[in-house]
Amino acid sequence: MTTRTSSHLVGLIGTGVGPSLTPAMHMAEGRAQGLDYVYRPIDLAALDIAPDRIGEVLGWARALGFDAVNVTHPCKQIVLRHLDRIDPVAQQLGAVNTVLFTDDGTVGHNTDTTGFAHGFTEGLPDADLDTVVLIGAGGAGTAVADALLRLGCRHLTVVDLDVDRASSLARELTQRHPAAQVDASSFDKLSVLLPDSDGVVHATPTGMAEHPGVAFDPALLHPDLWVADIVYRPLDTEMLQAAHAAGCRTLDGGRMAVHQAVDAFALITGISPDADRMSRHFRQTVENRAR
Ligand SMILES: NC(=O)c1ccc[n+]([C@@H]2O[C@H](COP(=O)([O-])OP(=O)(O)OC[C@H]3O[C@@H](n4cnc5c(N)ncnc54)[C@H](O)[C@@H]3O)[C@@H](O)[C@H]2O)c1
Ligand SMILES: O=C(O)[C@]1(O)C[C@@H](O)[C@@H](O)[C@H](O)C1
Repeated sequence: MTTRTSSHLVGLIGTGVGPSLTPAMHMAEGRAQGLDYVYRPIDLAALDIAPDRIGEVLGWARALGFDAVNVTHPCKQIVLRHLDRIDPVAQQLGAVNTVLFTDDGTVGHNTDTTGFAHGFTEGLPDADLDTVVLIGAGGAGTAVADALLRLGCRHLTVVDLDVDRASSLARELTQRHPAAQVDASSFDKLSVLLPDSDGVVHATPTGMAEHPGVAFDPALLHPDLWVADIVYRPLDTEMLQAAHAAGCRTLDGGRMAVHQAVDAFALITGISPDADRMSRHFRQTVENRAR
């Protein structure tokens, strides 16, 4: 990879992005790399700009000298139609969270899905992926599902309170990954599914500080199951505590949060960042904010 410029102006566009930990994580790594790196949240709600004006916002960002932006809720899908080129992984997923402003136009990538994959292989190396249950079929769950299937998951079952949503994601995943078996199921089937699964990934908001609890009965956890959470505020969710107590190998949501930033930083600067340093920065910030 080659560095595109030595100074970088980056933004995070979405609603409610003020408290995001991603800008500080990028800037700390930029400083550590000796770069002149500025990353600012651009909160569409605070600016009273409707999310469907994302195309205009991208045009303004480019004209104002931004080199790249992360794009987040609720613009990850609608941004696609405003881009000149889209990386094949993001195109397949139908969602973009990183836009580079290049001399050849705007280019979209998805580092949520690559970030989950990198965090997963780093945090749960050699985890068996034959039979996996995904709980939560929203935007983040979709990025996780594609990552698991790219990593070689052979049988994925998607569970969501909204059964139609789970079924429609399972259908889309089957089209995108025809070699795998993907189906949808309901919460009441978890007592049958989890005893025979290799792993479970939780991707609903349950367990966040503002939505405490565990999305399913933790008595279903068993030591042969690896357990991944993508919730990262807090990092040690009630589900992960129950998984530790049950003897499971676990992966916390910080891995995905850090690696989406690691992958975006690499795309933006052309420099491979120090993932461990970014992880330490992220975890320290999460701890400080919890105090
Ligand atoms: N680690 C990371 O980098 C990262 C990135 C994005 C999101 N997240 C986490 O993932 C969570 C989900 O984000 P999203 O963007 O997919 O949200 P979303 O609103 O798009 O989807 C959430 C899904 O969970 C389902 N759901 C809600 N409560 C449920 C419950 N109790 N049981 C089962 N299903 C339930 C909803 O029906 C919905 O389909 C966030 O709240 C956040 O904690 C983490
Ligand atoms: O940390 C955040 O606030 C993010 O918005 C989380 C997720 O949506 C990522 O795709 C963004 O790059 C950053």
